[in-house]
Amino acid sequence: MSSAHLDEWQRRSFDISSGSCTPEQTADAYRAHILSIQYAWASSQLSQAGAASLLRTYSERYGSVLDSDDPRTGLNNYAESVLHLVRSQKNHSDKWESGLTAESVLELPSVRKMIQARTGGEGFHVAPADVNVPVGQEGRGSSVSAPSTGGRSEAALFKAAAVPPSKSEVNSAARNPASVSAEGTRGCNVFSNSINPSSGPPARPQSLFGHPPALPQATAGTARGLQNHQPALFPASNPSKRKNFYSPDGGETSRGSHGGQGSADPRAGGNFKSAREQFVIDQQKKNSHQPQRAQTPGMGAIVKKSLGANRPRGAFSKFVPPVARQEGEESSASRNQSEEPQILDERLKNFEPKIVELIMSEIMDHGPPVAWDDIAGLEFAKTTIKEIVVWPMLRPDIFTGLRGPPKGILLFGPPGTGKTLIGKCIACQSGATFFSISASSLTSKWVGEGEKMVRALFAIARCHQPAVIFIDEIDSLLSQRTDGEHDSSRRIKTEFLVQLDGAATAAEDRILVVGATNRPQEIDEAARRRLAKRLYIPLPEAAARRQIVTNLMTREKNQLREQELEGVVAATQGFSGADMTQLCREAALGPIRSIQLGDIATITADQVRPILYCDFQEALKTVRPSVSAKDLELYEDWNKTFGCGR
Ligand SMILES: Nc1ncnc2c1ncn2[C@@H]1O[C@H](COP(=O)(O)OP(=O)(O)OP(=O)(O)O)[C@@H](O)[C@H]1O
Ligand SMILES: [Mg+2]
Repeated sequence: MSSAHLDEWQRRSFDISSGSCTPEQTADAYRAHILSIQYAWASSQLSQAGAASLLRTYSERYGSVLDSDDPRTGLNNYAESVLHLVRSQKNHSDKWESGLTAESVLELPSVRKMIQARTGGEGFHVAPADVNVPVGQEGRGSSVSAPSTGGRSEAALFKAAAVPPSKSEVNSAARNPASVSAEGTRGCNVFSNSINPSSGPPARPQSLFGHPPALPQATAGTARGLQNHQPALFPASNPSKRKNFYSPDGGETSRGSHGGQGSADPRAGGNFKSAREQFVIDQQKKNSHQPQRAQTPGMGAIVKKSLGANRPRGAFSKFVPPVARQEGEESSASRNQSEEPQILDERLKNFEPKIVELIMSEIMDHGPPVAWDDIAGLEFAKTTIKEIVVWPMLRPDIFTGLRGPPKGILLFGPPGTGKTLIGKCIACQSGATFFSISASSLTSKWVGEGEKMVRALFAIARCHQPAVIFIDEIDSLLSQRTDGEHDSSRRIKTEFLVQLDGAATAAEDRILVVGATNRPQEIDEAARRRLAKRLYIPLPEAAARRQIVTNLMTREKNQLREQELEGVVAATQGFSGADMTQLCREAALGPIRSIQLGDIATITADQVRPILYCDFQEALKTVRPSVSAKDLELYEDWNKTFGCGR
């Protein structure tokens, strides 16, 4: 406490202990003590525990002065207050007699309510009808209302002092309004008997301030009795501090009218709140506001705003960015459509666009044109293929029923004999849509992609009939299924067989699968059955070799005579078509090799000499047949077993 407060405290303590004070003066001094303690606590100059201890002590002493019926030391306030109330209590009898006794008065609802309010921490207003006193007039209804901090801790803190103020309030409620008015600002003092100018010492200077609404409730009544001492406690030299402390509006509302509107609500007149009180108030506000927000249209639980979460959206629906579309900007849907490949056929809608795009753009063969005449020899194979591929394409009406073309052809034979060349020729000459698929393009995809690719391939081919699906090195795709093989390749194989079998394709579908392999013995027996037309593509015969050389030599400058050509053909027994081509390449390099090294940079193309027989002879020294007799025997045997050739 400040020194000023200590001085005042010491002075009052001396007055009390001297024994020369009247009971009224003693009561006033105790009230001043209590108010000082409250002020010190509110100003954080005193701890809560210390304030509680001091308040309990001085409240008890103060109460003993009030309640004592000894005229020398007490005011006998309680008994008189109760009788006042009893006399003023209305009942329904005509004689205006109260049925209350001193004992039963505590059972009155209003009294119980007041006591409850004291102990419950809630502000309380005594209804005039209950007590039949015009306490509401002149703004004095608050004289019996309990200013409360609303804090439970304060209620517990001052519980010991709860009874005396209640009794005092009863006394105040029973007072004569006239006497209340005569008391002026002191009319709000519930302890009118003790501080009545007529019965006590001269009234002290009136307080300029309303009673502190933030005072602990249990001692609020006692605090009110200390209005007279406030000038001493709060010197006029520091009015702003008091204003700020007790009244949010600068004390204007409470000045000169104790218990006015500003003090009717314990919280209305005071801006002091402990952190705990403020927290509780904030929580209450928050809780009371939340339901209102929920009921507000467009907010809360009724209309829940979301960032598109309530939009119907399936697992495969397109993502719509939550960005406002600019003016003139094309919609995301149309943008996606333009980016994704257009799949015009309904039958392909179940396939992933990327797979369809891959097959359409990458697999479809667009190589250089190959004519039937470019294929030397192989007349039987060419005729058969023309029968199967070209004619049915030209006259599908004739090639029906038993004449219907087979769904699959297998071209097998030694390497370099023109199987792939035949495929290219079919692509160019059949007029059909040609799909050139390497087995690796199907098997090298992600797990699960291979089957999709196979299905998509046949589906697309169905959409582009007539179609030829050429699968080079088909043995790697349709090799015999073993226990140790990977599941994915097995699934691809199965899917291909299903498609090839025609189970997934209708009879009228004009789709031809042409497979080529130089390892026919490795082909799965199920695949072998489905590739019904198995054509042996043998090593080129002499006529075919001659034709290959002739065809190749016609494009080059040469002086190869007929006999010399026969000599080359005779010398290339067992050569494949690829070997023959390689021989011609080597022979073609002969003229270049004959050029002097110094001339190679300056010589013109016309100055290069033509290819001569001697170049072939030189080439034959380095070019050997790639197919051994033993390998050839295997093909021959397989052709005899499974081939369709004569
Ligand atoms: N009958 C043929 N007529 C003309 N050229 C041929 C013939 N056979 C092979 N060739 C030549 O050999 C080259 C290789 O032929 P192709 O690729 O068709 O052999 P392949 O039978 O597919 O061999 P592999 O079984 O190794 O795949 C062709 O580019 C072509 O120049
Ligand atoms: Mg090939």
